[in-house]
Amino acid sequence: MSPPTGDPSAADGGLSLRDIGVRFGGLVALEGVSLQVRPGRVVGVIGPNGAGKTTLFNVVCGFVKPSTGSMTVDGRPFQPRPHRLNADGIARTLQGVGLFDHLTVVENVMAGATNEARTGFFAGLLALPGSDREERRLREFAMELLAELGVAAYARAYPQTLPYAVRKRIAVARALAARPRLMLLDEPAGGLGHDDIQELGALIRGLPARGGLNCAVMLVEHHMDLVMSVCDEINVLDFGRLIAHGTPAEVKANPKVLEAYLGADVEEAAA
Ligand SMILES: Nc1ncnc2c1ncn2[C@@H]1O[C@H](COP(=O)(O)OP(=O)(O)OP(=O)(O)O)[C@@H](O)[C@H]1O
Repeated sequence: MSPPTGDPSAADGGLSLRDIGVRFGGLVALEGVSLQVRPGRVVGVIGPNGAGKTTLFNVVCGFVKPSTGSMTVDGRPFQPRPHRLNADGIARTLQGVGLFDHLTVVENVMAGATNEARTGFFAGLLALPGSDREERRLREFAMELLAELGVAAYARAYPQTLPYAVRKRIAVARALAARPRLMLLDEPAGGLGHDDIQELGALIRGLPARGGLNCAVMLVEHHMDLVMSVCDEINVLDFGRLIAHGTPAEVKANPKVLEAYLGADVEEAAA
């Protein structure tokens, strides 16, 4: 990432959120949330049900506009627009899978490439002259990503025909096609079994180092074992507020975190 300018909270670059607040009518979904996702780090966001994790993710993606606060990327003011995230060097995977069913696996990954590369791809779809070489290059790049994620064998298949865990990997490949400097993962372990979650963990751990991009990774996730094993640091939300931040060991030992989770368990048990 490029050197920071001006904003001291963004001294190490990456994504910086300051004092983010979101209201839905009278309901305070987030209040005063500040956190950083630095290059080369995997940063978790956890919290009991309704804590505000998805809302925070949606703020960073531009799906929800915060009522207070500001964001920077590499120290520069950042106002996310969902359709421009890739161009801003940001890629995301959403809850579920979200692949295009009418495109093959490799075409799905090609569609995740940046605007520049995609121009060639869509020109290719329209059979415009001079686009063949660029489309070949993009296809090779997509195949490399599929191979890296161990799913190259499915390149010509259509997503609906494939197991859920495979589709999840394809969704990650598509996100990586944008060559992101910031990767946002929303509950990537959802719907996966134990072995697939272990493999996903290794994959997430490797994201910052791959391709020399020094990518920053923000992971919103329910699955505690995964979060604890892959994150360099963790932010804990409860009722829309940040109640703890630290290494996995620090967060695990924090009484406020235990109380937030135990309180939730007790309420669930009572219900
Ligand atoms: N579009 C919306 N309109 C009104 N209230 C909303 C909306 N989206 C979220 N909320 C409320 O905001 C609060 C935070 O919700 P959010 O989905 O961000 O929590 P979460 O931590 O992701 O929860 P979960 O773990 O259950 O997915 C909840 O009380 C939720 O009911």
